[in-house]
Amino acid sequence: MERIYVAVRPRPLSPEESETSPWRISGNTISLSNHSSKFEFDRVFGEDCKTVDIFGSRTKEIVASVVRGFNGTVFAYGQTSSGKTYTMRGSANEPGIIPLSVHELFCSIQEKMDREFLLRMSYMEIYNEEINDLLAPEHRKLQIHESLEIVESRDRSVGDNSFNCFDAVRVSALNLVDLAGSERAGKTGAEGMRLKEGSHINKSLMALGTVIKKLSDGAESLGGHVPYRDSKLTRILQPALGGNANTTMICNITLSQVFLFT
Ligand SMILES: Nc1ncnc2c1ncn2[C@@H]1O[C@H](COP(=O)(O)OP(=O)(O)OP(=O)(O)O)[C@@H](O)[C@H]1O
Repeated sequence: MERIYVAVRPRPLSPEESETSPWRISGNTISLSNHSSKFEFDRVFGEDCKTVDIFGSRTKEIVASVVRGFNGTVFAYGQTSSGKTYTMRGSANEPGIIPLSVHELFCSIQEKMDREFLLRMSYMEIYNEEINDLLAPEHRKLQIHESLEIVESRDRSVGDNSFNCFDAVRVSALNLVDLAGSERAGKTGAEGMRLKEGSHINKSLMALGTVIKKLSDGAESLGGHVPYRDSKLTRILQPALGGNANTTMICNITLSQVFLFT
């Protein structure tokens, strides 16, 4: 499995938007119909695709690898109204990546009768570089503490050095992330709180982009510096981006003429 995988999901267009759209999809490539630009991704879905297809194309594997002890992260990235929440949260009719992943996680765990699992879940937002707990709204401005998890085989605690009966305990994390609309960062001419919000979103997305670029260039394995500390987002996600972790970026896009910026 490739460590970083980028899939594109275009939001369905209205018939009028479809008629004027300058973009064409062919295989895993999106290009302008005048051939001036062409972009290739690991996977480009059609606008009539279902979230379960997107889940099956890579996220399902990531969930399986998390159960085996490897960290994984799935992001939805894209401008406002491009379908990030539709993709990640979904609806009763079409469940999103988050409920599909949780369901898959529990199914995988149920199949592994020979192992014990402890699941912990948190649900948080990063707003203006402050971390707020969405399950306990009174817990605002959470601090990040870096800790070394020390885990031991249960065999050792009973004085038996054999690792045959029980595997060592493994700790892994699955992050499912709905990123803020990326365009708010730039074009809005916003003031006050909106300007502050926009600049923080910009900072986080820039930091995430730099970290992912460095990782995909192999900086970490070559001993180079990966600037995880540049934003709260990258600090929190550090264990699930670097090392042996697997990452999928689902880019939600709108192929409408009005969103063509040159
Ligand atoms: N693939 C899709 N099929 C049908 N409707 C969709 C699809 N993607 C998005 N929509 C609809 O488009 C609208 C905007 O989608 P959504 O709220 O998910 O965007 P968003 O990227 O999360 O926006 P924001 O950044 O503002 O939170 C919603 O009404 C949603 O139901």
